[in-house]
Amino acid sequence: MDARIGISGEKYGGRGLALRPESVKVPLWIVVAGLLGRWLTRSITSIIRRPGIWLPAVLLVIPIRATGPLGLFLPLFALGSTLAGWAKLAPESFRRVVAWPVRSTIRRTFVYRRMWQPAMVTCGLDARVVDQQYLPQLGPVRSTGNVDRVQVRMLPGQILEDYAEQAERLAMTLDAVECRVRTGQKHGQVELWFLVNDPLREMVPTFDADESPDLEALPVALREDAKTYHLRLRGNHVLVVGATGAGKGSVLWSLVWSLQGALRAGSAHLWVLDPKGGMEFAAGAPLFERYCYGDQDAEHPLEVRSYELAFARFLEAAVSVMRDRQSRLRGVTRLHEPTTDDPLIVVFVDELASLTAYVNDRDAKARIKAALSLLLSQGRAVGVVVVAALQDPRKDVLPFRDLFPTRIALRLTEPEQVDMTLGDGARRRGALCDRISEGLPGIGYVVLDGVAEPVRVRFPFISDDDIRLLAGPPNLRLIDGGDVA
Ligand SMILES: Nc1ncnc2c1ncn2[C@@H]1O[C@H](COP(=O)(O)OP(=O)(O)OP(=O)(O)O)[C@@H](O)[C@H]1O
Repeated sequence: MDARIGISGEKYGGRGLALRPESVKVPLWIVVAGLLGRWLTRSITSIIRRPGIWLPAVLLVIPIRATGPLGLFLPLFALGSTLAGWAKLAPESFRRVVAWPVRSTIRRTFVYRRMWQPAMVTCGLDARVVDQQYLPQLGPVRSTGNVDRVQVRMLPGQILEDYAEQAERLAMTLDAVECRVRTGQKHGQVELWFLVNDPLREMVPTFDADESPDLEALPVALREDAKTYHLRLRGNHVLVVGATGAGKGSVLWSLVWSLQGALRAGSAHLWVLDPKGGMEFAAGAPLFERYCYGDQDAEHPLEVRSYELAFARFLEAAVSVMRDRQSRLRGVTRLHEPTTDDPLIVVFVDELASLTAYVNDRDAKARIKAALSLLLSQGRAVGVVVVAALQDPRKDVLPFRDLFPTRIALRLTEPEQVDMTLGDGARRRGALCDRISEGLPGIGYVVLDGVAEPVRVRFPFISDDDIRLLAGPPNLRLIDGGDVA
């Protein structure tokens, strides 16, 4: 018999494909044994992966065989009650073991398998060799409530960018809100994330703040696949970019929120530079070790130079802590370990452009630039980290962009600003910051460690009441009659 061995992809109709020009002669019994072996392996893998589907099916078949269809009622009832009880008492494990695998199978069969050929053809992802049509091979589907993660084996000659360019069409054809294209688990594969329901449309509640938080994994936002996004603060600098009203404040405050245990314990100190006259951070002032908002010189109230110099002095003070630690830690450790005696210093800067582009005084500008460059290039290792927010990511406004290892891009006004913030190719890989609706502040894209494609997240909104609660009781003043004001 003349059988051709497939290497990748799927001929329309579901059989293996042959894209190799040469044929290999294989005896019939080897082909039959191979097919049987493949069927057996797939069945066993499926049983192991989806016990939630197979176990109940087996439990139902046994009584039918023993007593006929009437014997079904009792086990069905028992099964239904067990599943209902499980869902109520341990919803998390029920979702993982039963609901999501069932949903994955249903979605794979009735959505992706059914629509695969039209989707591939209309998006131009199929191939024609002579008069045969070949499709990328649809692999396993892993579905959660909001996202279907679809493994796809690409056709020879295809690359991830081919799929990324078609992401919008794929989402439209397969009836999803959005589609993101990610590197697959194996060579030659891509993973398509179809967002079916957007969990980020709802406001995100604040996360439980740990009394001794992990400074390398602070829970700060919800990812669109319903997982928590953890931000590394120790040994890092963070840049947050977003148009006005995009929710930069909520990113900065979410960070303060998850850091509160360390702030109370004294293992982290916040130094806050609020160049917009204290508009963003004043409510949290009791939490800060140092706070500078550019207050005016009492004798010369219109003199901008005085507060620009105050910004320079503030940053120089952080540089001096950094220098001091460098002398102490040289040859001892390569990464500072925060303690209450030697805390992590987190320098918050609310509008970075106020320090780089919009400063008038030449002397102040040069000093600010020198101090920022030093902090960003040498501060991480000795526990002086910078978290800065910015509205406009143009290169002339931010010469320091590449010194921030973590960058978060919220809503931006122009597509070009996405790559300026997150790095070249970020928008092509799915960070559509310019498409984020104005009605959804706090949504943005982050690049995770080791993952090439940006992930969409939403930060919780920390209200003024939350901030007051966080900062502790206000300074109460006794007035006549023993009341407080
Ligand atoms: N995470 C969020 N969830 C829901 N609503 C939010 C969120 N963040 C901000 N908002 C809403 O959007 C408004 C603007 O947010 P915010 O002041 O943080 O934006 P911003 O980017 O700092 O703007 P600006 O640069 O003008 O200061 C807030 O007053 C709040 O009503």
